[in-house]
Amino acid sequence: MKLDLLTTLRQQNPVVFNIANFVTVQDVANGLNAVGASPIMSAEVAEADQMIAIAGAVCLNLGTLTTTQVNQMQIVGRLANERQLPIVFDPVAVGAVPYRLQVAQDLLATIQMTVIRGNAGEIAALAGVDWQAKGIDAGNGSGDVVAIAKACAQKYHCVIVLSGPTDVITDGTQVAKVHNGTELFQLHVGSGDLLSSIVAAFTAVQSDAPFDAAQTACLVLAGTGELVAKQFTAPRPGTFAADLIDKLHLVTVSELTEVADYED
Ligand SMILES: Nc1ncnc2c1ncn2[C@@H]1O[C@H](COP(=O)(O)OP(=O)(O)OP(=O)(O)O)[C@@H](O)[C@H]1O
Ligand SMILES: Cc1ncsc1CCO
Ligand SMILES: [Mg+2]
Repeated sequence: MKLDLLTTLRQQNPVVFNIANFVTVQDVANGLNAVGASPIMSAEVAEADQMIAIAGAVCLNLGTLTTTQVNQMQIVGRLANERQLPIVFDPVAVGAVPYRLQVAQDLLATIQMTVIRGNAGEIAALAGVDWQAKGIDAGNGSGDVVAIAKACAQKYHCVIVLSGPTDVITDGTQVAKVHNGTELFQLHVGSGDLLSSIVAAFTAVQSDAPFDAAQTACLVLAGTGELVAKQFTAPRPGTFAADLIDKLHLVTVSELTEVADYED
């Protein structure tokens, strides 16, 4: 586990270009800023090449897709691949909405993603495994999440982050797990969107090792959330969201080292 990448991230302050969803866009921008990256959002295809020119990584989020936005993703994805810029893909709700699964599969057919980050329902759908996903949530499915994540990584030749109570990170061969977190993440819509963009930020500073970058990103977000939740005597999702932003800015490598609970 390369927690020192957090220090590198804060020194380099990489630009993360997000095609975001309109539900959580501000949380994602503030979360990226707080942790030490430089967020920029764009919905305009005409500036795609100029955005790619200034970005250290790209995050494509399917959350509130439109035909125009999917076309933008195709163009941004192609440009990022040409420049060998890392791309993180968040396939929001592909386990619950077949239209989205088709859109995701079309994007994956033409764009080489660096990392796909989704919950169990989303990663199972991409892997072609049955799972009872529910809307944007993982739902009540059951199965071997490590086997599902590995199958998805092998299918799309990329790193998979399957998030949940335990985050599973795999490149299809190596597997790491991050056990940190808090149930409060599930009460705050957009925790997963933020994780995907933080993964992108870490791939920007470790583009030759996205498996390492993804693990560190998972530990930074889940560990920080756990540190925040420890201060609470009752579940307060609104306060959690605000405190999470504060703590993403303040958290130190040594605090995270102390709380870290992972297998790699
Ligand atoms: N029950 C849980 N216990 C601990 N941590 C959790 C739990 N569920 C999710 N997390 C953490 O929440 C973060 C977001 O993961 P999650 O799987 O909830 O994404 P998601 O379903 O895409 O969320 P969203 O749709 O709200 O963006 C991860 O850091 C994960 O470790
Ligand atoms: C609630 C919701 N609907 C589409 S995207 C989104 C935010 C979680 O990804
Ligand atoms: Mg999600």
